[in-house]
Amino acid sequence: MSYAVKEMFLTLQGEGVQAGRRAVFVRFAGCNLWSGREQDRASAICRFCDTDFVGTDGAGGGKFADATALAEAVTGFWGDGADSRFVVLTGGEPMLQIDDALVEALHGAGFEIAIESNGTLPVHPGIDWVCISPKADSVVVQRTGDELKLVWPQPGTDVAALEQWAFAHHLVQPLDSRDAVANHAAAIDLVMARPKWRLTLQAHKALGLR
Ligand SMILES: C[S@@+](CC[C@H](N)C(=O)[O-])C[C@H]1O[C@@H](n2cnc3c(N)ncnc32)[C@H](O)[C@@H]1O
Ligand SMILES: Nc1nc2[nH]cc(C(=O)O)c2c(=O)[nH]1
Ligand code: SF4
Ligand SMILES: [Mg+2]
Repeated sequence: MSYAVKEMFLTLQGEGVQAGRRAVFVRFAGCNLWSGREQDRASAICRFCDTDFVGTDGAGGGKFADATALAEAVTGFWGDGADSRFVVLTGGEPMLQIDDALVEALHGAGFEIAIESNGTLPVHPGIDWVCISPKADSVVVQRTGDELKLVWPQPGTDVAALEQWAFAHHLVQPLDSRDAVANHAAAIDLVMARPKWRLTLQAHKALGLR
C-alpha cells in the first residue's frame, strides 16, 4: 500500500507520559472526523483541531510508495544511532492508513512505535504505545491502551465512563483555543476533583518546537 504523509520531523514528544522523548513524527494526511477545511469546521464531528493535515505538501511529507520507503524516510530523520529509536504516528487520523506492512517495516528498522489516535478505529495490535484522545461527538471503539488523553473542556463527555476504560494512564490536556487560560483552570479543576486524572501540557508549544 502507499501512504499519504502531510509532514515528517524530528522533535521531542510534547504530550503525555512520553513527553520529553526524542521522536520522529509522521503526520498522516486526512481524518475521519473533519475534512481539514476551515469552512467545514463548525459542522465537523471534531471541531477544535490544532493541526493542518490536508495534503502531502508539508516538510518531509509526500506520497510513499510502500512501507519500506516510509520506514527509510523515518530512519533518515532519526539519523545514526540504534538506541531508543522512537516514532510517533499521528495525523490526521493515522489508523486510516497504518497496516501490517508499515508496523513490520518500522519494527524492522528498530523503532518503538507510538500512535496518537482518536480511537474511532481499532488500533493496530502491533503498536507499542497507544494514546487515544476521545472526541465527545464520536463513538470510540478503542477503549484499551497505554494512555487516554482527554482534551478539556469537552461538553457532552461522560468523564466517569471514561474512567472505566482500560488505560494505564488517564490524562487531561487543556484545550488550546482563545480560552486557553480558562481551559487550563478547567483542566486543573478536573484533576483536583477526580484524582484518577493527571494534567499534561503541550510542552512543544511552550518550547517553540514542532
Ligand atoms: C491532531 S491530533 C491527531 C491524532 C488523532 N486524530 C487524535 O485526535 O488523537 C493529535 C493530538 O492533538 C490533540 N489536539 C488537537 N487539537 C487540540 C487543541 N486545540 N488543544 C489541545 N489538544 C488538541 C488531539 O486530541 C490529539 O490528542
Ligand atoms: N512535539 C510534538 N508533540 C506532539 N505530541 C502529539 C502531537 C500530535 O500532533 O499528534 C505532537 C506534535 O505535533 N508535536
Ligand atoms: S480527530 Fe484528531 S486530527 Fe482529526 S480533527 Fe480531531 S484532533 Fe484533528
Ligand atoms: Mg500536534
